[in-house]
Amino acid sequence: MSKFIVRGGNVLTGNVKVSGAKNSVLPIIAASLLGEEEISIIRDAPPLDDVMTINKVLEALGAEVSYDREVITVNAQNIASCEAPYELVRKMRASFLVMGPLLTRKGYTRISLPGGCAIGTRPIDQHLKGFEAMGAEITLGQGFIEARSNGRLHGAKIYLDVASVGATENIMMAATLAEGTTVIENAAKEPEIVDLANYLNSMGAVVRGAGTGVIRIEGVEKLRGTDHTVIPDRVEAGTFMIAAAMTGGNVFVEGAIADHLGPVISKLEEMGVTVDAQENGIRVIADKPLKAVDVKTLPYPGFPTDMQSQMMALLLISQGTSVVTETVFENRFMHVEQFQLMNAEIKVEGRSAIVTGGSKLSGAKVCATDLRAGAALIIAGLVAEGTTEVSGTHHIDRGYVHLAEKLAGLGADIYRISLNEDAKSAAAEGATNKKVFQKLNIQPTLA
Ligand SMILES: CC(=O)N[C@H]1[C@@H](OP(=O)(O)OP(=O)(O)OC[C@H]2O[C@@H](n3ccc(=O)[nH]c3=O)[C@H](O)[C@@H]2O)O[C@H](CO)[C@@H](O)[C@@H]1O
Ligand SMILES: C=C(OP(=O)(O)O)C(=O)O
Repeated sequence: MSKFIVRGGNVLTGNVKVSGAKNSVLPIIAASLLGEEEISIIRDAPPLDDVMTINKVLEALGAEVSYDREVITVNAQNIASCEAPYELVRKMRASFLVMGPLLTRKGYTRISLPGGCAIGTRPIDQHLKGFEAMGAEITLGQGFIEARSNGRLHGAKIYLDVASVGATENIMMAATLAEGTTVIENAAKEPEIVDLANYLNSMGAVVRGAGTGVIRIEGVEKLRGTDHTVIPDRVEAGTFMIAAAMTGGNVFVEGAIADHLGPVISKLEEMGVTVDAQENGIRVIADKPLKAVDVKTLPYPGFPTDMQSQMMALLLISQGTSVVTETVFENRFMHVEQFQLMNAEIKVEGRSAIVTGGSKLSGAKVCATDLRAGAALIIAGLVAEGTTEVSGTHHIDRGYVHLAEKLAGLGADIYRISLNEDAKSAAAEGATNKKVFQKLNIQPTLA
């Protein structure tokens, strides 16, 4: 058990480096299962809990996986099992992405229904619809999904009812070894889809049109391992940009790609933040009062749902009223209650949240209800009066590398504590966490 302790009031300045993208590296690691020959080397793989989890899934399937200084090596020449263990899949939704590669390479797979952040029901019907169109037989029962094909999958034309990122990735991977051509219509266009397509092509696949609404995949007989560097994490980059804006700071977000962050940059500019896109990163300068803006989440290239809660934190201190509309996930306002504990004025009406700006945020004990909500609460804590304690850190560890250290490097007053049993009972007696550590003479553990 651990917590982030944030004391508000410091202005962020300096340089922060973005890590590799979680949402790219996870499908890419899954895709490495397609490499029947040679090993795969995946660079800039962030040391996140989700990455460790999917690595364990691959090991359980019989692949040899090593992780050293942000480089993952996968030898998937021998796949001994086609069943992803329940304990791992329930921890992380992206584990379900091994289904496409296993089905197309081995003709069979059995996977439990995926878990992950509780931001909506998150069905997988579009993944399954795609596999079925390619000739797979799907059986559901007792929390498991079985997919089998009689011989190779075959190419098909698949129209996705929603432009699902995961379904596009899973079907794209399955199609690489199918017989003939697969066309995915209403495909997701996220930069992570393009990164996966580039990885697959470098393994010997033939994928065209990734990044547009129509992706065409010509099936090939075999794929081999390759050497690939993952793109920078646009959500992590956007989180630092908002943190900088929140504190009236001046921060260079090294590695951030402006092309991937169009709507976030536009909204920041509308609010009065100066955003300077440079060749190797983005500088954010906030030296004026912030104006309220309305935000609506949409699939890429719309405003990302993964940036909604961080943006809401920023709107809390803007001047005026904003409407934040979440159209991607039906239950992604859980952070609102936590913000309210910090004195925020927000009212949820259906899929919109009406945010009254100008709140004087005050520090509070809050809980990360999902990954991005955790980051948003920390950002709010950066300007709140007094101390904010953010628990539920396991969510944050799924997607942010050394968040406390990176923010502290920019001047934030933030650290992370691990509470052992003694500390917990002392905390219950009313001591602050900091005092507990002084009393026990333990150094707080940074993220
Ligand atoms: C590991 C990863 O890359 N995660 C990202 C991915 O999640 P993920 O791939 O799970 O998100 P999807 O794009 O699939 O989901 C978008 C919407 O489509 C719906 N849907 C999805 C699949 C399906 O078969 N049927 C269906 O109805 C979902 O319930 C949701 O409402 O994209 C999301 C949307 O940008 C991001 O928030 C996540 O960070
Ligand atoms: C919702 C997210 O991730 P996942 O799809 O892995 O739950 C996220 O990254 O914000």
